[in-house]
Amino acid sequence: MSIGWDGQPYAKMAKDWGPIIYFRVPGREFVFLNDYEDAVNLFEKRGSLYSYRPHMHMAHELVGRKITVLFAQYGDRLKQYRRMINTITNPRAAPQHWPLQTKETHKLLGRLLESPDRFLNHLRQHAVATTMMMVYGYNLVESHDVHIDLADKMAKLTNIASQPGRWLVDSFPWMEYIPEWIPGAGFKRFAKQLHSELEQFTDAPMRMTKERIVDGNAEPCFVVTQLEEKDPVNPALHEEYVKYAAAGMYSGGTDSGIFPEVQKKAQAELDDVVGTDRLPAVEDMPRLPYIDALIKEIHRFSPIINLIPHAAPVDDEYKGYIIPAGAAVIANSWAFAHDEALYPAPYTFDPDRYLGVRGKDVVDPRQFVFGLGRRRCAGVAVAESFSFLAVASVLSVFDIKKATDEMGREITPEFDFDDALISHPAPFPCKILPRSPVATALIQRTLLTSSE
Ligand code: HEM
Repeated sequence: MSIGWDGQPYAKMAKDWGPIIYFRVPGREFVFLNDYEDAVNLFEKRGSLYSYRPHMHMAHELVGRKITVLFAQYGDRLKQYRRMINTITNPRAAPQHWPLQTKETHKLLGRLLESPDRFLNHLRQHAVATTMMMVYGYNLVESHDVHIDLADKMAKLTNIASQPGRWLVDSFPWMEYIPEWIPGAGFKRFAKQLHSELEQFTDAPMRMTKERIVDGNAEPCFVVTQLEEKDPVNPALHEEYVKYAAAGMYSGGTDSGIFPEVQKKAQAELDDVVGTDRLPAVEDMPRLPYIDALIKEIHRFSPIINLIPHAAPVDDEYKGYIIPAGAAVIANSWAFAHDEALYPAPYTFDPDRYLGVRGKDVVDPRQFVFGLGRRRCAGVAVAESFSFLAVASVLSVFDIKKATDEMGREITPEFDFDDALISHPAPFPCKILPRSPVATALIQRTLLTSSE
């Protein structure tokens, strides 16, 4: 049995069976939490317990992922990774990335103007370019840069290695010791291949930055600052820690609608607050409550990361149940995001639900779409300014419209996201048109000034 990454089926089951669902496959146990309050009670209130990852023999041991940030068990190594990452992502340090994020957003607008049909590629390139610069000081200029593929490949391989129920060796770890030539041991050769490809992914950008440091032409970035650290906590392992902390951000940061009424309201607010002779800046954020509500609703409507498992090292009693030690305990953010009790009419895209009197007690979906407790996303502050700039800037100068078919009829896209650890929208047609000649001129002028 293979367990999918999409939270929706478990949310449906919870309607019949109750909010806490337990599954067992030989050697592995899963507990799905479909109620936000249960997730807060376990992951936050009992955070010291639920900050581990369930042991996945294939991913952790055979593919060697146990020393990566995402898969590491809670302990000194993980704390050191998170401390390092925090030096550039904590809310006080995050503004240092605003100029980079702004510049990259302007480049995105230029690309959308030039080739609007390739918008999914442009969005992907935008995320990878911004993260590569922040972490490795690497300037990604081409749309076919090898690092874009590398990030995609990394995400795919990680999905394969960690998919629950896919690998018998996860249920029967002794299978690790069966010789490779025995029929049925193909998983061992496959694991070796995944191991070496994933290591390559982790090594390549780090090596590049180190070479630049030697050549004296490295750009300021996370890796350079960390390698210059005079007094590291653990000198023997310092470089290895930097390498994996950097790769953690690389994979975290690179993976991250068409509602005409919503667009109009957002554009009216932007025109009113920012005007039409400049592009939005991060400093405008507090004065743009509708854009903030729109971003919350985007996160809620289709959370991109649904089911990252936590685990506790000992049995735990909760609401009369025993949650077994080592079981994969999963906070189903899709279920919270579509819970009628938290968000009435959950299938309606409605940013106004967060505003005014109606929005007074509504849970901000960002409280759970970035995870809960001590393993909560390490890049929240960086992700927030990044998303704000992208949404506000694109809407200030472009209209996004439904594509039309050969008969001129509008095509309504299906909301189709792939079933992966981190979901991406499936390709869908749409038209991205400059809002006016003034908007086109504004993009071109901004690009000229920023390249001077
Ligand atoms: C919209 C953008 C993003 C979303 C929705 C998101 C969401 C998440 C989620 C749900 C987790 C798992 C939390 C858990 O285990 O409970 C996570 C982990 C993580 N994220 Fe993000 N993330 C985003 C952007 C970023 C960025 C920009 C960075 C880096 C600069 C980043 C770095 C990380 C790292 C390092 C982890 C692993 C933390 C750990 O296992 O201790 N993320 N993220």
